Amino acid sequence: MVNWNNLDTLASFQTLTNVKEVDLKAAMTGESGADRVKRYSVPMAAGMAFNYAAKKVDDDVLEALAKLAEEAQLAEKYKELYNGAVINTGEKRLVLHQLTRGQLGEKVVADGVDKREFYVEQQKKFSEFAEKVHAGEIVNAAGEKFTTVVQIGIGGSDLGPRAMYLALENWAKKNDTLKMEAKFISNVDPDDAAAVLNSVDVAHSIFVLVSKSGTTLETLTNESFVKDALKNAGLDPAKHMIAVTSETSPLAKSADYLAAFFMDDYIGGRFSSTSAVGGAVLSLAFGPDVFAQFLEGAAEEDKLSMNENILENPEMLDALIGVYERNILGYQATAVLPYSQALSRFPAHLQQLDMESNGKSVNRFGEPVNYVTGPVIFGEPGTNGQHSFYQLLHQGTNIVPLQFVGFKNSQIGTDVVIEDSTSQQKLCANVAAQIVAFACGKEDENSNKNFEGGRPSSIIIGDQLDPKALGALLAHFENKIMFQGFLWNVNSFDQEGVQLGKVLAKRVLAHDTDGALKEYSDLLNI
Ligand SMILES: O=P(O)(O)OC[C@H]1O[C@](O)(CO)[C@@H](O)[C@@H]1O
Repeated sequence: MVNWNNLDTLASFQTLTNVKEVDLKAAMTGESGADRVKRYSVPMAAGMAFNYAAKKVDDDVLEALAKLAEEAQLAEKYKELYNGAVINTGEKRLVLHQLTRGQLGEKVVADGVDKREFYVEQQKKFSEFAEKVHAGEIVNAAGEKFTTVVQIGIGGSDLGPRAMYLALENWAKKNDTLKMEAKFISNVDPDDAAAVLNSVDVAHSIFVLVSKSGTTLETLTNESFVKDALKNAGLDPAKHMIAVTSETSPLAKSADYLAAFFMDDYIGGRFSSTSAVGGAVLSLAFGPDVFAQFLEGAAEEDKLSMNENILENPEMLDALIGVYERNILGYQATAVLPYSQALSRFPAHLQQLDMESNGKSVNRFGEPVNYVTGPVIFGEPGTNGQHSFYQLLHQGTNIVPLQFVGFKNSQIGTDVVIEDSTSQQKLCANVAAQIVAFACGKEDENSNKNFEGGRPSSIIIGDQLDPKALGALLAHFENKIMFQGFLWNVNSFDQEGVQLGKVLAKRVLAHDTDGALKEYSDLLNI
């Protein structure tokens, strides 16, 4: 029996407020720092590790966090979720994205269907479809092979799949498994669709229309945009488009597509990268085997998330430290800083994943909470970010906890030695330097050049960003966010906050406006 209580009603949370704050600068200096780097590390799937040496924790804080995890019943709540409880209370839905990559607990039957079987069946369907496209069994009207796949979708139907594609594109080229180039159209800005269409050969392109609801204005508009372009090129859109949607959406009933693959209402858009939403495009681009390795990495990480011991559960630990930083140390934001160019869109995906999930002011029963919830998430790959916003991170008035990600090896392997080091070594040297610079700072008589230090970070370190590592990385953040939602007692799986803007935009387009809305409409010439 789990109890859903607000964070501030938990005795262990009150205890945590009284635990002495760690002097990070002192802790990370000299031998003590070296010892922490060795000790404060949790193994992850795919040979990666979550290292939290540079966080403001010590054994006392960790003990208090372990008690919080226990009292908040984090492991039990995760169990409830993967065994099919109605965790998404707002929409009265189960939350089943982990089932797309493995069976963690009991069989989940919903609407008379074994849900694991349903997801596996869809995987088989889009894998077979991708193989037929690659083999030239499914071809265009002229009997020629398709060479490009273009995904049309927005939010969760774009950000995750796009970030995952970009993360593996060069790895796939290097490993000779890039089957089709992928492009993405998301914005309703006509320049997005037009630019992508100008950059592809439409006659040899398959378009994957992705919308869970089948009602998203941007996506339906871009579908028409693409259909128009296909017709103008003398092509039959029905021979170039596939759909990924939920079985209950209006798109599911349409015969306008070459094929349709399904997810369901139990997978939130932002958690859908491992469902058909990511699966169709990634299998077309890289082949089903690569997608299977990606799922394997996620499944292994999901299993680690089951661990009741926070020191063996990287997601639970990361979540607890994040809540400690947010609710006790008072930090407002978190920066995601992958030292990997391949992860260039990963921070954008995490913005949606985290902020759409935990940007809530009421608990799962609709009652206002008396504490802060999800932080502002932003980020850029290093080292680029260092030459952009790190000034504020090092010397600004806000302390922003940092989430670094780094790999020992590059994906392509082409490198150059300049002044005795390779570019990969320079990249890794920079992330090591930044962690210590943020934690330890540097004293200077000139206050303008003084670094206070005491700025916390963690790092996930892997050998190389390959499909398995990527799956594990994705699952890490999905599960971290889930655990934080449990701690804050919010429903992380709905997103009512996106509705109002959509309603008002419809009114503007229908010229049903007054007051400020009318003035802005006039200013923008609508
Ligand atoms: O896949 P759909 O239903 O088109 O939704 C796209 C995105 O729009 C949102 O509903 C937000 O407006 C996201 O939660 C979702 O990922």
